[in-house]
Amino acid sequence: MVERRKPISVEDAVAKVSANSVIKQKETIAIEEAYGRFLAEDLIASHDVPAFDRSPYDGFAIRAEDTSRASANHPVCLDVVGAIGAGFVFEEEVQALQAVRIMTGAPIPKGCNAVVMLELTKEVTSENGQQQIQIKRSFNQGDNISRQGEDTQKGTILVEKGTQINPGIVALLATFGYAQVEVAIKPKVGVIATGSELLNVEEPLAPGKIRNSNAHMIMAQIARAGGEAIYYGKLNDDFDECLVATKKALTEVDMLITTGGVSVGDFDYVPAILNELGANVLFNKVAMRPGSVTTVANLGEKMIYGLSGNPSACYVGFELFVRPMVRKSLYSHLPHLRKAQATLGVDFPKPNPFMRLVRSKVDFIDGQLVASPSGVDKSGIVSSLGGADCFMVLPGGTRGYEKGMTIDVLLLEDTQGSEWPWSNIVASYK
Ligand SMILES: Nc1nc2c(c(=O)[nH]1)N[C@H]1C(S)=C(S)[C@@H](COP(=O)(O)OP(=O)(O)OC[C@H]3O[C@@H](n4cnc5c(N)ncnc54)[C@H](O)[C@@H]3O)O[C@H]1N2
Ligand code: MOO
Ligand SMILES: [Mg+2]
Repeated sequence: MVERRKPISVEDAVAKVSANSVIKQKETIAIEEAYGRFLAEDLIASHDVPAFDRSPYDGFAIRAEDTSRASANHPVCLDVVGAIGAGFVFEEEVQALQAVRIMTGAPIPKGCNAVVMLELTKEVTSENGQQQIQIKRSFNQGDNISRQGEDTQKGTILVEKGTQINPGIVALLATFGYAQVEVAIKPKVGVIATGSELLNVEEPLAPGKIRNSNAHMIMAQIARAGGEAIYYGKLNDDFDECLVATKKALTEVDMLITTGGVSVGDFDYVPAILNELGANVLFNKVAMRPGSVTTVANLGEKMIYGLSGNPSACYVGFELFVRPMVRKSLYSHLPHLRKAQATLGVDFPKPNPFMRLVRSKVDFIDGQLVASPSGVDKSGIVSSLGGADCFMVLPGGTRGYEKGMTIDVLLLEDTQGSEWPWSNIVASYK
């Protein structure tokens, strides 16, 4: 008698997975290695920026009060008593009717309180050989000065821990002197592909055989999520072989993914292996297409994911159930895929009682996000994955969907993430 499995909703399945804790650990790395990693500490401004009042222009630092009567007909004449470029300090205090030639980024000399751009001055030499400038309008105190702290004040939390480090965050790390950065250690995620039909990538096709694409796909998904993939190879559909490899992997990784062998077929050994290991199965059927056979268990602190062998089902299972746990161990508060509303770009007539996660591509058309399938929507299909940058989320129902309907999409290439995208999924309306 074939086992009858009871499907649970996608929302409940993700919730059951998310209720598990993950191990979070940090390490210190050089700033040069920081891009793409996840901050393990808040990034705090260690000083004001700018750290001193500075000139935003090439010009002359002046005392605004000296220009109060300046006009086109009666320009004011100031003595130029020095010149500084960025990186240098004018040490003396500037006196009445004096100016200092100053370049962008240089600190405002003591006594000065405004800057006049070079273009608004006329340089002259007085009869006694003194360099002077003429100014034809008045200036106010503070004109053209970048104030200390106007960018950021000391102590401000600039980036929260758990954020993926982008080039702008690298700039902040450098600005505040973080030559070393505290980042989350990448969780080690083991990958085992099961299937006697599987060939290595470099092997030629043979009758009944296919190349193992899932393992490579998942390793790339692990890297995209921020984890470290550890590959344990492809195994035959053999209970003992798979059990030994699974036990070994579990001593070495933080979480383990298997692909294939998770359904009810004669050679689908993953359920029996989970049983033999004494793992606690959270669910073995999800009301979704593809990936309905996705099985998730925990054993002590470790998650074990039995993802489907069908490539599209495997891909979706990873993004829904593995990615959030990888992100959680990277200190993320937003571990799930980010949700957005889009317009359905084509008719999608196939009804299904289960929620569909359709591999799709988003586009901007007339200022609107429009999503269309990136290929054929079957779980054994691999070709639709290459063009996919989102999943359309089509709730289960008896009717199909029409072009122009408003739908939810989950974005695959977004770096921000989402807290909990599963409430209030739009029941697609027009
Ligand atoms: N009687 C039933 N049969 C099936 C059911 C069911 O409920 N009752 N569910 C179907 C669904 S839905 C799916 S999804 C698949 C899941 O199968 P498994 O997870 O057990 O995977 P396999 O049987 O090992 O393989 C399925 C398919 O995928 C190919 N495959 C496997 N590994 C890889 C890999 N590493 N790279 C690329 N392709 C892979 C494999 O050759 C098969 O074609 O079960 C349905 N059946
Ligand atoms: O789990 Mo299967 O992928 O629903 O087709
Ligand atoms: Mg099977």
